[in-house]
Amino acid sequence: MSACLVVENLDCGSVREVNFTLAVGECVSLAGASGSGKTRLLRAIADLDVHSGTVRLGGKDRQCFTPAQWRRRVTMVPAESHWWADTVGVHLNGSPDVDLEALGFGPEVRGWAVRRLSSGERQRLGLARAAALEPVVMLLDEPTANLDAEAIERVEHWLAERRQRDGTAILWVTHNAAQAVRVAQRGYRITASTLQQAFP
Ligand SMILES: Nc1ncnc2c1ncn2[C@@H]1O[C@H](COP(=O)(O)OP(=O)(O)OP(=O)(O)O)[C@@H](O)[C@H]1O
Repeated sequence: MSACLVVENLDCGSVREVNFTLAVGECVSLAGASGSGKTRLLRAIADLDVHSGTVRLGGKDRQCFTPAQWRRRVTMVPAESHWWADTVGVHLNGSPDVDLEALGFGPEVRGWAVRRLSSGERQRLGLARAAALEPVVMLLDEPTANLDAEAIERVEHWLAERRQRDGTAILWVTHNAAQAVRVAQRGYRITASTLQQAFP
């Protein structure tokens, strides 16, 4: 598999010397104790927080992109997403390609008011909104934390399809070791402020 995202010698917060690559269509999991720096690492890769080191996409340094171009390609889905417009459909970029049904929604969801969304609906629609940007890399911060078992299965399947069909690469933060092994080909853990490979 060809390298898609390359992270070299990245320092952010207390986490030091982060080095890893993500291949096209690959899913890598990220674990670590609460407060170990997982969210900050995702934010650094998405260029949302101050950091040092190098991040490249498809062989091009991040400096070759404007911040907006970068975040469109390397898209972070935070644990709690923010919504700027009142209606769900406005956030979906007019994209007919986002398979909302596979996430458990009917077409009427596009007309729903954002304020009525439950936390689990918000979380699934946050993924749909990110996917509508057609990113090269998705940085997912505990994307199934608010979901029941059936919805978790739907989301895992939906994301696996994006990897296989579109070659989207995924960095997936999860506290659930069984989920990490289920969804990812490789797993990392932040231990003592360093990134260590957990599996295979
Ligand atoms: N902007 C900031 N400035 C200084 N410290 C911060 C900042 N944002 C987060 N931190 C601290 O950095 C540490 C790592 O935070 P982070 O949110 O990355 O943890 P996490 O591993 O994602 O935790 P959790 O599993 O609880 O979500 C925490 O101690 C947090 O308080």
